[in-house]
Amino acid sequence: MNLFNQRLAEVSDFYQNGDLNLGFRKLIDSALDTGNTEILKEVISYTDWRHQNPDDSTNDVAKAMNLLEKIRQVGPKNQPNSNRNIINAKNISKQYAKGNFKLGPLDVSIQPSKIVGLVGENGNGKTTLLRLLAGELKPDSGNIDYQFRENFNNHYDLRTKLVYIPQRIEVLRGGLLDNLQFTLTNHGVLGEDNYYMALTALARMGLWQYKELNWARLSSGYKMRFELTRTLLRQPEVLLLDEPLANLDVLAQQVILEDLKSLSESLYRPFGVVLSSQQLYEVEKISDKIIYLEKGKLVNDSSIKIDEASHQLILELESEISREILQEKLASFGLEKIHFNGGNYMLFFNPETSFNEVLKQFGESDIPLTYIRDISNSSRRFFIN
Ligand SMILES: Nc1ncnc2c1ncn2[C@@H]1O[C@H](COP(=O)(O)OP(=O)(O)OP(=O)(O)O)[C@@H](O)[C@H]1O
Repeated sequence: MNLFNQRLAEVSDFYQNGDLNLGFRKLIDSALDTGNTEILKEVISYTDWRHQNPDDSTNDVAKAMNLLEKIRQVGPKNQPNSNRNIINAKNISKQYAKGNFKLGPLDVSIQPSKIVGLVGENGNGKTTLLRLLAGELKPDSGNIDYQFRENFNNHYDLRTKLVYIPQRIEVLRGGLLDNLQFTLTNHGVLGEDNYYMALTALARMGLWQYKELNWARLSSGYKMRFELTRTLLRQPEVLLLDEPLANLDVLAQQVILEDLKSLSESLYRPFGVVLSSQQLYEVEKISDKIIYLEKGKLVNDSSIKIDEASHQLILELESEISREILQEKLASFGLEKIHFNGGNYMLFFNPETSFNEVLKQFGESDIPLTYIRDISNSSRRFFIN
């Protein structure tokens, strides 16, 4: 089964299993992969119906299945080659005129459909790196090569293909739908395509009910969501996001990350993402690669690959039990070191110990646990204090 049909089958499963809202978002992603305005019109009328009939799940599923079949018949618009570096930065470094801070030298590469998480404590160079990749700052040394689908001719082109959303977003006037239509017009999307594209974007990003609302009345979390929506209409090849999760509640963080993952994997217009965040676990879950910066350098020479096995078992846990008892109960399980930061313990074991063995011992010794996590492969292990 090809990827397009595989995704349609997933959407169908979500609907059949009652995950209607997730199914709805993924259905729109598949509709967008067709690049077909007639399909978008159907999406709009289905969205409208859904909002007027929020409790009619039986007909919701039936309508979705009907639309899925039409999407399947139209098929994906094209499947571009995803095996290239859109950005390839080699040996780049940057120092500001004032102060001692120096970023790099370091290498970074970004591919379509891939997410790079940029983590590190405040002031360690995340924003500087994003601004270098965005072409806002010039590196003191090294090279940044861009390889877009089409060649770019000037700085404006570059800024269209490479969108940088800073921590403080631009203030907009007017309503949401009007703003999106304006963005699309600026990018040459006119007539009914413009209208249906703008509406589909609002439906996809969960902003349908606010389409006539004035931007100023959105909450700060929704403003970030809307900024992302507006950005996506510019059909970027790379999105560079500085702390996009900062004003969002936990649930909204998960939704936006899941959206980024799914949208970046578009068959028609895949894009790469670099996002900086303090939300380690959430970001690691969706990232293909993590860059951990400390004092402007990559830690442990590492672009940490998420799937790379670490040699040592490291656990983070919260328990009311004392360090001494933990030590005693786990001594025979290769416990090498305990670190306590006032809230959580971090336990470092030798490479032979498995998580399941330790969990079993916790159970058998009746050790009270409110939280435990295996962080052997997480950059959390570098944030010791
Ligand atoms: N224009 C500037 N001139 C001088 N120093 C700067 C300038 N911009 C940033 N810095 C310094 O460079 C260092 C790295 O800053 P940067 O904003 O890249 O870090 P960050 O990891 O994004 O931090 P945060 O999460 O707090 O934004 C800091 O010490 C900061 O004070």
